[in-house]
Amino acid sequence: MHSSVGTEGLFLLPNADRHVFPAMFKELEDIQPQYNIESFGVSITTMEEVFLKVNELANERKRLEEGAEEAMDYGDHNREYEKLENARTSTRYTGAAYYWQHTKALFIKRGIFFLRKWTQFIPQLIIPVLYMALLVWASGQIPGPKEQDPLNLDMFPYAKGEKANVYTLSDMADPFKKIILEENKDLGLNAIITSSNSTLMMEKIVDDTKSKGTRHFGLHNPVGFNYVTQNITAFEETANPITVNITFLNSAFNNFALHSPAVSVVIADTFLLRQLLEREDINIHVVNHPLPPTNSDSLKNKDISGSSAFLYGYAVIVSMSMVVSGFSSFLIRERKKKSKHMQMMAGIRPWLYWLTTAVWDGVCFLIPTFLFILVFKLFNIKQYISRGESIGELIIIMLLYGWTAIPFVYSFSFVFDTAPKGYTLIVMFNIVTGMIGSIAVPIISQTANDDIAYTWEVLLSFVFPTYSLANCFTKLYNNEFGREACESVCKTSLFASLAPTCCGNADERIYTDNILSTFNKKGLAYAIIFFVIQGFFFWFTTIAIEKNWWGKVRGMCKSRGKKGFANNGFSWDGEMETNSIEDSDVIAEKHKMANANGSDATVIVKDIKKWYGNNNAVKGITFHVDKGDCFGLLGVNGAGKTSTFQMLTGENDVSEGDAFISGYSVRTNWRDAGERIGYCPQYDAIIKEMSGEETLYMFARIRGIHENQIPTVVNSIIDAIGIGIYAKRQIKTYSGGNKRRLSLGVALVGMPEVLLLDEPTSGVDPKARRVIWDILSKVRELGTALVLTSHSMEECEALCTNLAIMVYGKFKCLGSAQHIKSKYGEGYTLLIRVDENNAEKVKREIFARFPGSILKEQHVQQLNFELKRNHRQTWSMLFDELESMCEPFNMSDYSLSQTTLEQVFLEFSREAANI
Ligand SMILES: Nc1ncnc2c1ncn2[C@@H]1O[C@H](COP(=O)(O)OP(=O)(O)OP(=O)(O)O)[C@@H](O)[C@H]1O
Repeated sequence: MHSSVGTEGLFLLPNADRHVFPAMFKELEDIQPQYNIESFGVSITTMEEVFLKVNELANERKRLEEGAEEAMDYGDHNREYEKLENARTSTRYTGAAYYWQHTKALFIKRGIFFLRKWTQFIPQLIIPVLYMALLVWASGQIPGPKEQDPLNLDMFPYAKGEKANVYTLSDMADPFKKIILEENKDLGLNAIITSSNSTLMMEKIVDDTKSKGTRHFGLHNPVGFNYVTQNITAFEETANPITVNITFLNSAFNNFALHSPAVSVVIADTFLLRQLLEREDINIHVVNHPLPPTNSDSLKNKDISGSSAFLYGYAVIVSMSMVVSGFSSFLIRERKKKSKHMQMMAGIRPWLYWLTTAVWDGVCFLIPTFLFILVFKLFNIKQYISRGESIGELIIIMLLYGWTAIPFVYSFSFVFDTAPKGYTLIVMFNIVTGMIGSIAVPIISQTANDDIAYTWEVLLSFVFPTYSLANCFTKLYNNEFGREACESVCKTSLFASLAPTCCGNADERIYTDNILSTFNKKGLAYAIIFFVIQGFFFWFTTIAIEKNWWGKVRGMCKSRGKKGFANNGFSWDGEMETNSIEDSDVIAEKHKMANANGSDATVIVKDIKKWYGNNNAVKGITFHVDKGDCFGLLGVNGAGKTSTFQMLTGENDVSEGDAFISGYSVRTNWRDAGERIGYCPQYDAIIKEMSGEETLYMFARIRGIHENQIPTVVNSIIDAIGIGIYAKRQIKTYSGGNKRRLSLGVALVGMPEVLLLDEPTSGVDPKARRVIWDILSKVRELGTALVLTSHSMEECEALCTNLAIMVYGKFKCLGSAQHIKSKYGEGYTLLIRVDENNAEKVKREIFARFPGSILKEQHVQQLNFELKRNHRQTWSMLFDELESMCEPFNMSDYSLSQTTLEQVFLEFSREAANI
């Protein structure tokens, strides 16, 4: 006996004993009613089986030559399959411990990925910091305004081109000349223009002014001196007035000459000191320092602070965009690879998945955040780090940006199918939206006015978080710049009263003390509120997409519409429902399941339908699978197999009908249903940076298996699926066959009640395929209900107790493989080897003995006939006829087999194609 599947047994008959086949089949036909044998048939050993046999013999030799390790992969696994029993656990974590296991599994997964794929984090965590450092350094290289040299207050400016003059009385001329020339040695003093008394001197000045012109006179005649004697009347304590004669030294200056008052006073003071002290060596040197900045300096200064603030804003846009966009990569990969769905199916709750993701990404976000502050500290950007408050404000702004930008990236990540594309486009979106505002708002402010610019600033901050962040950085910088500049001004009470923009009240000042809570142009209160709102909004969006709320609402609306339409006898896509007569077994199954309770079988699928827009991919199929049975869904590409699976696994909504897994509806109680399913999807839904063992550990934790039992469970699965020597290697090094085995292993963790296998052996070599079949047979024996889809008839024959052929979303037939072959098989295939001389005679004889036969092919020595099926003709009669022809017609060899499942399948497909 070669194998047995459900109610079918497969026996290998030796070709050498072909002569006893008639008698053997006769006996079998005789005892058929007695032993309740429904049907039996004959097929020929396939080339694949021959290949496997040869391979097995070769490996036997290899095993002997190379030792045990390689043999593990190729050898017999029977003993190992027994260990699958250990993959089942009786107790599981519940409550908080269950969720803690999930949390642990999710964090370990992220940690492993981080360590193995650390290069991916360079553009996310390192380059942004280096970029920020480079721009901060560059901003420090912009030359600042230079302090002006002290300005000597002397006569030089007035002796340019034309020599200067000094007006004074004749008797004072010499001392003044001496003082002026001592102090200004190279001065080309033209003359001391003297006069004998003050009145005459004043007249001369007036005349000279008139003749030379006010401006010209003013630039070369800055100062003048004379004595004035006056009688001053004063009152003593007794109130008797006394008159005193006082001489004043008049120090005159020309107000066209800017420095003249100081120059005049200093010359006069020197004169008086020399007179009083009777010394000639006293000089007073006066300078003006510090000078107020020149207009060009003021402009330069404004540029510097403006361009630095812009540079930091720009740097933060690019750096932060790179940081947050990186969070999309892992999510896109995990979702697209279906690994996320597998984790959800195994028990991970969406809220926990997103919470752990956010915590992990949040911690990753903190790294560059604090490194940015370190960069500001290293390059001594005082505006950000000189006060504790400003560091605090900077941190609050960045954290709030994280709160907004991380869920924003999560929502956006659903749009993309590949991680590099997603990362690049999200980075670009963030940079472009950040830059648009940063460039546009200052332009609007210059071309229109500040109020319009502010309105745009608020609007753009509301829509684009990255612009808002850059704006916060710029404002924070300018605010601190203003505060610093004003600090020295306001120290002096004289200036304080003159500079309300620095020292006035909160409305007058150019800066604010509480930038985070100020609601006007100077503050960031709006930005803070927007960050909070945006954060909530993007979290809501993420959850809505995750839960497919929008799809559900649309689905509800559509299914209502479809039901109304379908009542008219038309399908939704406008086609008439085909009136092809349904197979009796399919109808019987529908009737049987119509009144079945959800828990009457392990899997019950009741008239389930799937619509993709107007495309009705699954048109109402019904079947059930009992414990320890295997149900196969056979169908060509696009028949609706995967759609059916996706509805059972919760990956896609059920449009109509329902399905029950161990009594739990996949429509209303998917979580409980999903936890009872082990799913092996069509594509390997695994994270290739993890090892096979790590992957199995992760799923064991997700299934809630007790920590101390996990090693036993995982090791037994590793042994059973035969990846022992690869278990600790990264999955990306695995061959296709080993990846499929691992996917199967993942589905087996905890030995769920139902195993859904979507083309479990696609792309696998014949040997690995047999290994997978063996595992599945063992799993079935252990009581798990299996549902599998396949393109391989052989696979279904080998594994399935029942199968259905699905065409365009409908079942064409249903039952065991032998039942379907017997019911739909049109005839037999007969291959005969003869020598060339007898070929014509044999042909004639076959046509005579088996009327209606067709010669399908003829090669040199081989004839290929299709014999028409005749219900009166039994297997024993057929073999009898053929055996009797062997000798007379010199037939060296022949083989007879019934119609294969493949032929039945092709017939259904052909029929469907002709509809
Ligand atoms: N997400 C989708 N949106 C729209 N149409 C879809 C979607 N998924 C599948 N379809 C369509 O539904 C039909 C059934 O597809 P499905 O993938 O279920 O078939 P299948 O039998 O599993 O094919 P295969 O063997 O190639 O996996 C096809 O016409 C397919 O184009």
